[in-house]
Amino acid sequence: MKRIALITSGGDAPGMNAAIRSIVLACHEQDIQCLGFFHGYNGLMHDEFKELTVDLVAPIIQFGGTILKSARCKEMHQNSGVEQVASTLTRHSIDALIVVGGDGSFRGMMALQPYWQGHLIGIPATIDNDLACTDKTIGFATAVSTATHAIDKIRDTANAFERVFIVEVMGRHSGHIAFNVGLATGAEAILSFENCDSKNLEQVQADLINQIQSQRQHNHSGFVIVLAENLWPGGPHGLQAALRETAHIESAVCVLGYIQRGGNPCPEDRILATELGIEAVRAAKNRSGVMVGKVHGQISINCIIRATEQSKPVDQALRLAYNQICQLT
Ligand SMILES: Nc1ncnc2c1ncn2[C@@H]1O[C@H](COP(=O)(O)OP(=O)(O)O)[C@@H](O)[C@H]1O
Ligand SMILES: O=P(O)(O)OC[C@H]1O[C@](O)(COP(=O)(O)O)[C@@H](O)[C@@H]1O
Repeated sequence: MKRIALITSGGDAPGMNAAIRSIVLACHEQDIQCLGFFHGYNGLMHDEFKELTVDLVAPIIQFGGTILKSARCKEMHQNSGVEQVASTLTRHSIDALIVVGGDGSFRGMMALQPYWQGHLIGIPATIDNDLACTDKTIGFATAVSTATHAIDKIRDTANAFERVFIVEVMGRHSGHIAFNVGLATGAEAILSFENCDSKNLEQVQADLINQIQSQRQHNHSGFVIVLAENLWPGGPHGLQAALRETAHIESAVCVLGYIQRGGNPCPEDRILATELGIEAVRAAKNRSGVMVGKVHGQISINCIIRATEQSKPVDQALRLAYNQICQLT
């Protein structure tokens, strides 16, 4: 194997730079040239790249975002776009493409498979943690930590003003961030896809109102609701209006948004990214169509189809812990 191409794609995640660094260092050690293409699949489409050297990546492990930039690329949904990417890879005599990204980016790899003979390797990186075949994706631990610290601060105002707060967290359609952050901050309520029937939100709302009213009778602290994005019609403001209109409950809304995606990666993400980067280069020699992950503390290499198609539910133990805590408080 002489030449590897590398992209970061989809939502940026803290730890992507650590993965880039590790891949480049592993390539250097094995005399493999590493070309970094910019802006996800767009860079492969438009031949926008730079050779990645040890000097270039040496100081980046601690930084969020990605030095290769990231993007979403509409053209990849059409055969002509995929063919263009394949032709760039062929023109540069690339032996393997490593994609650092989420499930969408891996679907891009699957689309590329029929058009390109080189080896395709995925490294899971998304704050949402919604990829199977790995306990955690790169960026998730940092996002949980960032959101936890943010809600700790919100909690001070919630308590001081005895106010209900609705805090929206990211996760697209999965509740990994919501549940982990909700438990870590001692949120009074977690509203996410896994514990709310989206077809019966009226019941969810009625239960929530009961919970708020009964807490009000017993103590005078704040009430923090962690709400998963895309769950409630009209988002957190929709829920805020519903609480006001049905039960005269006033609340404050805080959307954590992109704060969760940025910032320096925590040690766990740096270490995970470093390990997966090294393993990805090793796998690139003789495997293709696989994602390198970590399951129960061990490196695990699985087919990208399985990683993207299989669902990864929020840990049952977390949900049980939340239910138990709710009963005790
Ligand atoms: N079904 C698909 N076929 C081809 N390419 C895809 C597909 N889904 C996603 N991609 C490519 O991967 C990019 C990133 O996917 P996206 O879902 O936005 O982020 P993530 O990889 O973080 O899940 C998309 O912009 C697109 O270029
Ligand atoms: O950057 P955009 O296009 O606003 O996308 C927002 C989405 O990206 C994320 O931050 C990360 O998702 P992906 O890693 O799957 O791209 C989601 O939590 C959120 O729903």
